Amino acid sequence: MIERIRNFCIIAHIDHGKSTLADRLLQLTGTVSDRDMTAQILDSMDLEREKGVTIKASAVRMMYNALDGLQYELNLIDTPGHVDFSYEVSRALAACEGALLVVDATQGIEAQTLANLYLALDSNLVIIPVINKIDLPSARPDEIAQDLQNLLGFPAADIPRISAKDGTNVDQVLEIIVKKIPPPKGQIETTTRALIFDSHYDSYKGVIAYVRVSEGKISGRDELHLMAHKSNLKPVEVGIFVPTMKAIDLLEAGDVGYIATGLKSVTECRVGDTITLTANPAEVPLAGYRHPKPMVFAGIYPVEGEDYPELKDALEKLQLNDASLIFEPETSQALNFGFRCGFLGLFHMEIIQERLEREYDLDIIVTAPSVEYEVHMRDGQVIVIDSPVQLPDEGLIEEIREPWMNLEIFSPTDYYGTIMDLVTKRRGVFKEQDYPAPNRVQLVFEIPLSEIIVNFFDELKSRTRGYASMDYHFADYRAGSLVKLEVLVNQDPVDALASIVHKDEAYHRGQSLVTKLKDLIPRQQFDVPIQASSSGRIISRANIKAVRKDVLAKCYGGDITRKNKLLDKQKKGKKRMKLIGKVEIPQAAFMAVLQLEEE
Ligand SMILES: Nc1nc2c(ncn2[C@@H]2O[C@H](COP(=O)(O)OP(=O)(O)OP(=O)(O)O)[C@@H](O)[C@H]2O)c(=O)[nH]1
Repeated sequence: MIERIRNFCIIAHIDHGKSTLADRLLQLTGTVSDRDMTAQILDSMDLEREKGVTIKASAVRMMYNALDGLQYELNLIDTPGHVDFSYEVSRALAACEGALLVVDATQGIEAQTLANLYLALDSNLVIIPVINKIDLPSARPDEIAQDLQNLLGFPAADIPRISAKDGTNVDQVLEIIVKKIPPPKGQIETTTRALIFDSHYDSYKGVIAYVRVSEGKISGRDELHLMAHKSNLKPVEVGIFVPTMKAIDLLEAGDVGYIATGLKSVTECRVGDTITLTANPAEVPLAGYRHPKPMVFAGIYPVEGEDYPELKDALEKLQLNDASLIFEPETSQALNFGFRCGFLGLFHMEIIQERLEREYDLDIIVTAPSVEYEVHMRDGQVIVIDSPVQLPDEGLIEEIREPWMNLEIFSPTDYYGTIMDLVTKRRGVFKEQDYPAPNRVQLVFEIPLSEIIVNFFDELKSRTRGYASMDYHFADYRAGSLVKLEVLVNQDPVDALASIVHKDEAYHRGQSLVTKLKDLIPRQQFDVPIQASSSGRIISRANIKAVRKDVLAKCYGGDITRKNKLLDKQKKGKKRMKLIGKVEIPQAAFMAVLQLEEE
């Protein structure tokens, strides 16, 4: 019965306790037994390891017996926690009528509390603030309730104060969900439209699309049509998450469930697409479909060349579940064979890098990240590049445009000065400020994306002792005085070290690269000049003096085995050398340069 359905999600700043609260709700409603709580988590991890894919349960149906004596169906929809996934968050929100806004009682309102709140308000959701972690001695629930009242106009006294960890007052939250969140609207006897708000890949049933049926109904026997992708599919089954997948006959308007599509890749069945029936298709899709667009690009190379097939395999597996990760083969003279990868943003890039290292146990080297540039040529052509190597000759270029972002930083007021300094040093432009809570300031800037993709977040955290948080969104492309900075070793340009930088920074960056390389490249049999060049001018140079190295000189005696051993060792070392022109450079040198902090 549609009147007793409640579709809701939990939104929060990272670490404020979203997952812990979800676990408690599952437990309180008896969806997962106390004993299964831990067992279930272990199971899915084992599965994950076996199949190399992530098993997500990002929509769960719970049956709740409310104090009014009636039983309600509560559908909890999970939202991704990182700012780079705000489009995915907005789709998950579009599948709900209400949202629990969880705020950590020791931390208070943070950048992503606000960012997610604004997204939820955009989707016209009923917001239920919840203050979590009241069991901690440093909790300040009254203060934070007051902040939330100021922000939302919600009476502070009515905000539940809970501990998701030990379960205190979580029952109040269930009652508020039933009372405050409206049931879904939507006709059953009409043409069918269902929103895909998430998906995952299952090796038996293909891509599992998580759907919210807005109108009409879907059975496992219907042929379905994906409106944005313009393709048809015959589902393997339809069902609900309880929390594991359970096949049912029919999903109806208001329901949240899944469609096992049999498709081989999430790219064929994208978040935000609308599903309708092939036999009786809807005319207009549900609002808001957007193709995720990568914003940050970097080369990923295996440290050991022989790991290339494993790296390829790992990227393919990650892509099964992540339609926004793109990659294609790339070669670099310094790093050999690897992949050019595109990410939604800096956090997405970090997540992928971490997963490759942790889950797939790969040693990788990631080249300096780049953004996408629009290059307007003198002949009127516009080309889009995401790597400095692709930049055409300067004489042919009219102007280069780069992506700018709206950046919001949320912090205790004490750090106002140091944040201003950090942002303006990176070409950021101050726009406005607000004080949504006492002693907390929200600063709004515009800043080139290229300035925040390397070390910006870490620097912000260290300058504010971890207290500041940030959120950013694409604003537009703007022309900038951008130049290509190249590094030449013995007159040969080294592709992996090239970058596109602002004119004013070229000198400083060039000099620091040359200095680092001078220390890292071993002496050769001849003098090796190292130069940084920009706009056809050498802006920095250093020389590595020649040396005549005789490895056998140390072996004064005639011990032939010792001599052979040394020669062997030298041969092995050479394997890891890269030849740039005539110069042999240990790969480790490149890695060191790429991994060194900027500044
Ligand atoms: N003391 C205490 N700790 C809590 C409570 N709720 C959550 N935590 C802890 O806070 C940390 C973050 O909790 P999660 O539930 O993983 O937070 P999350 O918001 O889901 O985090 P992300 O998944 O990173 O977005 C964990 O170490 C939890 O054990 C609580 O009520 N009291």
